[in-house]
Amino acid sequence: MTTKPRLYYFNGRGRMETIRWLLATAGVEFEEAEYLETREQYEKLLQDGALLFQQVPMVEIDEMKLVQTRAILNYIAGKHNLYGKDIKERALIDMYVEGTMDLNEMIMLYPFSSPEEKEKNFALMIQRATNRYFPVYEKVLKDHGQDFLVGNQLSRADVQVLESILMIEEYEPTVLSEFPLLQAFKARISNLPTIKKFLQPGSQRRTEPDDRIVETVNKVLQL
Ligand SMILES: N[C@@H](CCC(=O)N[C@@H](CS)C(=O)NCC(=O)O)C(=O)O
Repeated sequence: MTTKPRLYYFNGRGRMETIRWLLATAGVEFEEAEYLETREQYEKLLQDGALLFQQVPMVEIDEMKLVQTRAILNYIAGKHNLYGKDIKERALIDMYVEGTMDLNEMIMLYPFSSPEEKEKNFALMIQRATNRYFPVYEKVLKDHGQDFLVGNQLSRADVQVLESILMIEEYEPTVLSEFPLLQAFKARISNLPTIKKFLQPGSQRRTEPDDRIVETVNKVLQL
């Protein structure tokens, strides 16, 4: 009997959200084993030896306790045919998703900025999205004229670029105005059945970060 993947993280996006995206895209049902709200919960996981590097995200899947976000994503993408058909496609996918991971790191850390740094970090995040990352994905789509970023079939690259676009748009709704192919890409990928479902209200997609989640993370991790 296969059991559902069980996720251990905060009740927020952070490093777990892309994992949720890939599972949802693959149509895999998963459960949030627990949301970390207290230091005690985190220490219990540490004492149980569940966190190899004393960090979350952690995902119980296929009788393994996986940590390290990239390792978890690689496993899910490989298992569910979201990782290209050969090593060359995989190399392209890796390059494109590493771009999204760099951008997501800025998006994830932005709510944790000090009041003095907030404005600067906001401007840098939008600037990097529009000047560094989105032009690359726009050009890829333009150059090969296909619907998906790699190999003319859905891969984690499409999913992760869509995730980044949607997160940046929450901060700056006009961010795609100079990127017509990415606008069409966003509409197309958002409309794939499993993704469409994940984007519905009430799904397992987590909401925009707020002061509450920042406070919880700081408390649990004693930052
Ligand atoms: N390289 C790790 C980094 C994980 C990480 O920094 N997790 C944070 C929460 S988002 C954490 O558990 N921090 C506690 C610590 O590092 O002691 C990954 O990608 O999973």
